[in-house]
Amino acid sequence: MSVVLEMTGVVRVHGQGAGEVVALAGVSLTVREGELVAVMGPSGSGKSTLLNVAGGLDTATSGSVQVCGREIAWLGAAERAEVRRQDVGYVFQDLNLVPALTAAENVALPLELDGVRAGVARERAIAALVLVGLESARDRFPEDLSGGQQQRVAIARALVGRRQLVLADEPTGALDSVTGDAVMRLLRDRIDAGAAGLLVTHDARHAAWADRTIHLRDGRILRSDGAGEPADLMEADA
Ligand SMILES: Nc1ncnc2c1ncn2[C@@H]1O[C@H](COP(=O)(O)OP(=O)(O)OP(=O)(O)O)[C@@H](O)[C@H]1O
Repeated sequence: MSVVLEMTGVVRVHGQGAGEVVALAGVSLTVREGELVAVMGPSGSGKSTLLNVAGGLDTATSGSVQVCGREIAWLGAAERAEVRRQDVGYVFQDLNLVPALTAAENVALPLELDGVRAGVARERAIAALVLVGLESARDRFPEDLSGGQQQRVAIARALVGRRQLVLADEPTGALDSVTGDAVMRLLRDRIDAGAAGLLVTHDARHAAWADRTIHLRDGRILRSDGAGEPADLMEADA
């Protein structure tokens, strides 16, 4: 299975001087096609920073981050944005749906930004909405959808196209357990179809959908459970 995400010795320091915070203190992690890795750890341990750096929304202070074989740390802002759009799908805590766009338009947006013609983008967006069981809501605006429906629109947007890397930060949020399980099923299906994923969660039941779990503490991987990947190292202790 090919490697989709390869992080090596990644350090991320926020702020400067007295206000400096080391959010990631040397994280190495390999995620392959077909693999979903759960990321757990207390508040402030670096989970969101890990996701943001993995997906090129934030840059590492040092270390290497490769997505589909491309070193994103070395890319300029425009090329990094291209990798984000083409290869990375995100599902965040705050769903970031655009209120003025319908469900289908929200899902089509990353494709259109990437130059896919509007008609084709809409077709693919609707196909993704069918997958999440929301075809009938395609022309509705976010404010007319329930929380669970909005979550599924966000998932459809993350999974549309051929994204190789799916990054999910508490994707089930405040959903009831039935809807939450449906969202996890969708994520798992997408991974099984050949993507790689990182899933930040506080919920051990959701982590159970992953192939392995890494535990972060103070910006380091404390331990990795499940089908062990020897490359998930604690840099400081290695
Ligand atoms: N933009 C920023 N500027 C300064 N410090 C930051 C910034 N982003 C994160 N931090 C700090 O980096 C550390 C790691 O934060 P991060 O959000 O990655 O943790 P987390 O594990 O996702 O926490 P939570 O579970 O509460 O979301 C924290 O100490 C946080 O305060």
